[in-house]
Amino acid sequence: MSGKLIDGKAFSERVRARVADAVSGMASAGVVPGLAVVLVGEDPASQVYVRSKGKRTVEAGMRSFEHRLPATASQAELLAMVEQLNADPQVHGILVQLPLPSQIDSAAVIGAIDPAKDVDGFHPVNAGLLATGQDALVPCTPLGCLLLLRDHLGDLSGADAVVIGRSNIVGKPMAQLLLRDSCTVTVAHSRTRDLAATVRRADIVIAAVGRPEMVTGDWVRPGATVIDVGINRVPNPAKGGDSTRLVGDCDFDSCAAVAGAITPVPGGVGPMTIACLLANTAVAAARAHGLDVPEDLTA
Ligand SMILES: NC(=O)C1=CN([C@@H]2O[C@H](COP(=O)(O)OP(=O)(O)OC[C@H]3O[C@@H](n4cnc5c(N)ncnc54)[C@H](OP(=O)(O)O)[C@@H]3O)[C@@H](O)[C@H]2O)C=CC1
Ligand SMILES: Nc1nc(=O)c2c([nH]1)NC[C@@H]1CN(c3ccc(C(=O)N[C@@H](CCC(=O)O)C(=O)O)cc3)C=[N+]21
Repeated sequence: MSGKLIDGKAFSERVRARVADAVSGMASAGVVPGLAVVLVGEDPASQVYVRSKGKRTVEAGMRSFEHRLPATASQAELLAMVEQLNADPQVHGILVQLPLPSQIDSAAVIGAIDPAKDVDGFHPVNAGLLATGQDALVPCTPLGCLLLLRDHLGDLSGADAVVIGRSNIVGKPMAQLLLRDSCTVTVAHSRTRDLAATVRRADIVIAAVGRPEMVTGDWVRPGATVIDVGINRVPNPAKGGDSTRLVGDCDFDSCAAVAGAITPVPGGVGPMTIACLLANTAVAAARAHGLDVPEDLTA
């Protein structure tokens, strides 16, 4: 591999250490940040993910609350739970795990979360604040990508950035953050006419597509920085049976051969997402109690 590996796991440990520091500083004011995670249904991948969030939350000195509803839960039941968490003074951050079962309107649920507790940064108020350059709770995955980019490249201003994907949770907020850091931003999606040629212009490529190993090395401009957001579980015939492995949206080997630097999957953006979730929870708790918000926890 010619490209340098961007170690998201190592960087996320540093972010979590900063969060733990901030949390211990808040203890003297009698504040213990609390994060509530709501899981509807029994998707095994989501369960693993929710458990690891809970563990990291406690490690950082915060309170973790887990709430489970059956896959058959109604929208009214979930909204009632959100209302209860909005009103709970021990809860500073609320995360409702997505995707939700089809009988539930996710926009209605996200819109019911108190924006001050919306540590996912998905509420329209937080999206609007980000888009207008104001203080906001910023979505964790794009924030994690931004921190990795700044750590690797320093000042991003003037860089040509191509974001592949335009979801509300990754692509769009990622584009906003890159724009705020003065990149020239292109947002590509399934209707983009010549995706390979578009990506080839980029100094920075963010792949958030959900298609295993779609971006190949021949799409990447030599020396570009590649951030692979994709988390795709695919069969692993090498191991046989029903075994699976995780791959990103980039074909790692061919991209790494051309890129200046690249994030691996696993061990890249995923761990940063969790670290940023903890950072957002500490920030939300500090704001809720009128404490100084540690500067090293916001972007
Ligand atoms: N590491 C982490 O912490 C996280 C990882 N993820 C992962 O990131 C990936 C993206 O997630 P998310 O944004 O939620 O996904 P969505 O499915 O919501 O969005 C995917 C986007 O990719 C675009 N797209 C799909 N196919 C193509 C194609 N062939 N060519 C170009 N664009 C295409 C879609 O375009 P269109 O809008 O036109 O349909 C859409 O904008 C997934 O692998 C997910 O698992 C997600 C969240 C956190
Ligand atoms: N409301 C909400 N907010 C989210 O932020 C959210 C969500 N719903 N739904 C699902 C996606 C996905 N997501 C991941 C976060 C971390 C890893 C992660 O830590 N991955 C490890 C590997 C984990 C493994 O081995 O399975 C890694 O990449 O190294 C993965 C995926 C957050 N999401």
